[in-house]
Amino acid sequence: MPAPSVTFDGVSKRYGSTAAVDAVSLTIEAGSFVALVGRSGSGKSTLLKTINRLVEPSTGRVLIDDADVATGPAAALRRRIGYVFQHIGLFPHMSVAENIAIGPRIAGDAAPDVARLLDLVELPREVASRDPAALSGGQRQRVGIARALAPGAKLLLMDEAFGALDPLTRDALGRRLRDLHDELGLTTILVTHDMAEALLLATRVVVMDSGRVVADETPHALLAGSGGEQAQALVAVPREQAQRIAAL
Ligand SMILES: Nc1ncnc2c1ncn2[C@@H]1O[C@H](COP(=O)(O)OP(=O)(O)OP(=O)(O)O)[C@@H](O)[C@H]1O
Repeated sequence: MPAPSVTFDGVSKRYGSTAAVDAVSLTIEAGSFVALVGRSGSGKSTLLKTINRLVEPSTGRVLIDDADVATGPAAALRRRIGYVFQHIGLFPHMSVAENIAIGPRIAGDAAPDVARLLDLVELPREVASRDPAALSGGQRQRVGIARALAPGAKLLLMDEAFGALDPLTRDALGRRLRDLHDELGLTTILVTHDMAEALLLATRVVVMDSGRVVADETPHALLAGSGGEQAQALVAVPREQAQRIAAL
């Protein structure tokens, strides 16, 4: 199964008088790694969730390849989409292996190769029999990624999935995610607050502000000064931090 493209076609989501997402039209090419960045409340998570229908747009359509996600049951759609969020919510009464296999089990599909999935996320195979409570936060997020990939999903949505991790673990897991993206030939969409993470991992960085897309650039173009004022304000943060550290 090849990685799919994702198209937002005039997508808006209103909550009362708030436009969480405001007329977004954007195509994410098959096989790309896109970071969605922007201030808190800019609409990143809401836009991401229109893909797997955790949020239904007020207007507009979302297409995976050429198919409208609104067609057919949401459960069938979600089985084809890996989704990892900050507090991943592993089932506490199930072992790591059972957690990883839950998607295919519910769907009545063949059991996934748990050992291979643990290898992919660089967890020792012996954690398969453990309870989630006996794992660190970083290990739990790795299990979350393994669970998201278990049904063979080629589209991976990551919503601040590394938000609660220490910087070293976050960096290691980010690199592993990028390698997995390349090895498995995925389309990956990563919501992050961290512009440095976006620049280092993504092939394309989409900047949101007040529900709108205000920049859509490659990391190189952003670093060369493209993307406008809001994008450059975000790029300035890690750049100035690096300069201040170098000057210590
Ligand atoms: N279920 C909801 N009901 C009402 N308002 C909502 C709901 N979900 C989101 N919003 C509002 O929509 C706007 C966008 O929220 P969203 O969570 O998409 O932003 P975000 O960029 O992902 O923020 P953060 O980085 O803090 O997670 C915010 O003003 C938020 O308060």
